[in-house]
Amino acid sequence: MMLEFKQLKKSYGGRTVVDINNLIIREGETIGLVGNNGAGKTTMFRMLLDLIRPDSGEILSKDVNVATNSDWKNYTASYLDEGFLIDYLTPEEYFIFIGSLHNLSIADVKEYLNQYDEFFNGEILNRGKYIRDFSKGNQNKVGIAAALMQKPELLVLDEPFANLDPTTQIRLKSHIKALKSTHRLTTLISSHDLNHVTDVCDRIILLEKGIIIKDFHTDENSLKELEAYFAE
Ligand SMILES: Nc1ncnc2c1ncn2[C@@H]1O[C@H](COP(=O)(O)OP(=O)(O)OP(=O)(O)O)[C@@H](O)[C@H]1O
Repeated sequence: MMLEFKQLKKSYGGRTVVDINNLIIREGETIGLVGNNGAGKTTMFRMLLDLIRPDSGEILSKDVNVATNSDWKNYTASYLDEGFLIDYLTPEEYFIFIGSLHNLSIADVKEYLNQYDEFFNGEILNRGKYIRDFSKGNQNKVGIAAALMQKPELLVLDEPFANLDPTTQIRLKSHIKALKSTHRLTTLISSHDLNHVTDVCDRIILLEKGIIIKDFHTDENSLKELEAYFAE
């Protein structure tokens, strides 16, 4: 299996924000993590990426604890927020820098970026602007394209649709679907957009106050069921 969350607990100020008894994610699954503000989605992702440590329990990535061994970094790509970018670089400089971490030459990076022409919609490359001066949506695009440069086996995206225009949301969904079928990419996406998440994900995990309330495979009724749940 790709991931296993075991007796994972995290509290802040005496309040439990993540409490996951046992969760298994298999290779090739596209998981949508949904839940109202403060449900614990980002905290869960931050523990998965070893940005924060759980109070107890562990997360195994390919059977190895992410907090004690960093092998997972070789096959895991993520974009949680602008903190993953380098503000004072242009997107080109940033892509070349990230490419160099994965042994890609400048030519390799340029070749890689060709496939993002449509996704970037002419707004990212050759603008002579620093990343800090881009809109949040365009910063998202830079972060997502950079994350995918390493041809990951596992992709973690925190609210990727939030600041994207509808055209780009649709392109991102097709891209994730394509990577799932060509590379068996495993993806975890948190989102407040029930429409997108039921469209792109084959499994939905619903968190409430850090606890998994529902965990199901998507079908034609999933969107209605989720909408009904959140309407209560
Ligand atoms: N560093 C921190 N210190 C104190 N409380 C924190 C910290 N990080 C998160 N929390 C709290 O933990 C809870 C879960 O937050 P988290 O960001 O994981 O939720 P989320 O599901 O991602 O929410 P959103 O949909 O609003 O992004 C919230 O109540 C939040 O205030």
